[in-house]
Amino acid sequence: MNLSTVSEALKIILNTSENFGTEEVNFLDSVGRVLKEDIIADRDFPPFNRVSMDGIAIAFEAFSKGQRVFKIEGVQAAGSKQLTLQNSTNCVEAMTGAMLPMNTDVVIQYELLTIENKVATVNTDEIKKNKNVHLKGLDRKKGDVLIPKNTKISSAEVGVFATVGKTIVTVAKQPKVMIISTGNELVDVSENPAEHQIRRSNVFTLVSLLDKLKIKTETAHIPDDKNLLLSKIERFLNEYDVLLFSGAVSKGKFDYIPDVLDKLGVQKLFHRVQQRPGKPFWFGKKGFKTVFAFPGNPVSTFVSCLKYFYSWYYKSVGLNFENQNEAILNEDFYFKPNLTYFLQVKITQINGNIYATPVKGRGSADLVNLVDADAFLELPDNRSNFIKGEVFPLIMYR
Ligand SMILES: Nc1nc2c(c(=O)[nH]1)N[C@H]1C(S)=C(S)[C@@H](COP(=O)(O)OP(=O)(O)OC[C@H]3O[C@@H](n4cnc5c(N)ncnc54)[C@H](O)[C@@H]3O)O[C@H]1N2
Ligand code: MOO
Ligand SMILES: [Mg+2]
Repeated sequence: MNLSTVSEALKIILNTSENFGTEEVNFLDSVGRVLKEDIIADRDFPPFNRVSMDGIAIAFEAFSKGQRVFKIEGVQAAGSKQLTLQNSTNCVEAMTGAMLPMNTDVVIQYELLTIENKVATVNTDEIKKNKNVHLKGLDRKKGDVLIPKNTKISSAEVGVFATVGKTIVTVAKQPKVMIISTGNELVDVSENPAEHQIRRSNVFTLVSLLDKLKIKTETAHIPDDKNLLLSKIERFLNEYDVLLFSGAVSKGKFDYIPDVLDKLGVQKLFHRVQQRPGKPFWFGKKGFKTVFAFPGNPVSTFVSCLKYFYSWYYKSVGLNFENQNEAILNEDFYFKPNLTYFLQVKITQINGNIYATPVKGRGSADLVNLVDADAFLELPDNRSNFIKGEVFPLIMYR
């Protein structure tokens, strides 16, 4: 049998990534999307010498000559225009966030002062020039790139968009994705299954996995009927960039998907991967259209989407995903077949290390077991004994 290894399969998939272009979105709708423009500082950060403690602003020279008593000339509030210290032996009260008054170069906080009758007495000798002043341009200079393009946007980036007045940002456009389940045993979630039926669950797992990437999806269900499959999938191939299938790719009498896709002119790039779960995985292309046909067992669909679709998507939108997570195996583990094994694990973090403890399940149909685990540890093929303390790639889903 012609099996691709996990790394061969991944390489083929990454080679077929697509560019879906860019679009503009409101900055508040941008979290989770991939930025496609550099965000530039429109002014220095901070934009003026910013007072960073509430107190008095003085000329350091007066202090250095031994002066400790300062007459208060006025109050510099945050949001007020810059005041000027008129007499270099006086002071101006100055608040956090205010402009440092002209002719002053240090702020002494209220905790170190006694103030009486508009006169401040400094109760310390430990003052240095520029203390409590956040100097103009110290953080970033006007024109600096604050956020480079191809960054995944989080709340941290939203704050920076706001501070530079970027209310509309350019992000990577998302692919149009259709998620399709097949199988006569499957009924809708709202239905009561008969004894021989189950509710379709994989499509919704996939919907939510893509939702985490901020990809909106549509779903469809097609019974095990070749003609129906042919006509519906033909339409989906025309309308969508990506089709994600779950089921009907193995050896069964009703596993029609590979044959139907072939008849519709989708070129098979591989079928079957040297892995568990997910061995019957089928992948192909028709022009710019990309087809992932995941095996129907729920854990197979789940891990294959994380490992392969996510990687393909990251590459397509220009995200760097090479800084992959790793974890330390927390128990000896034995797995005989010569297959990459995606081991379900529970994660604990101790002193900055990530430990992965195997969670025993009943194989790839045991979807409830996914709830007990947090991640998959990717154990390589070609060996069977995995020793406590060894480090392996980790695919997190929490
Ligand atoms: N003779 C062989 N039989 C099987 C092999 C094999 O190599 N030789 N591989 C096994 C492996 S591994 C897997 S994984 C499954 C893959 O099956 P298919 O991709 O053909 O999927 P189905 O037959 O349609 O379904 C399998 C299983 O999954 C359930 N399923 C399917 N879709 C959904 C859904 N949307 N929600 C919930 N559950 C779903 C389905 O009811 C079946 O129980 O094949 C093995 N057999
Ligand atoms: O991929 Mo199958 O899920 O190994 O059981
Ligand atoms: Mg089957």
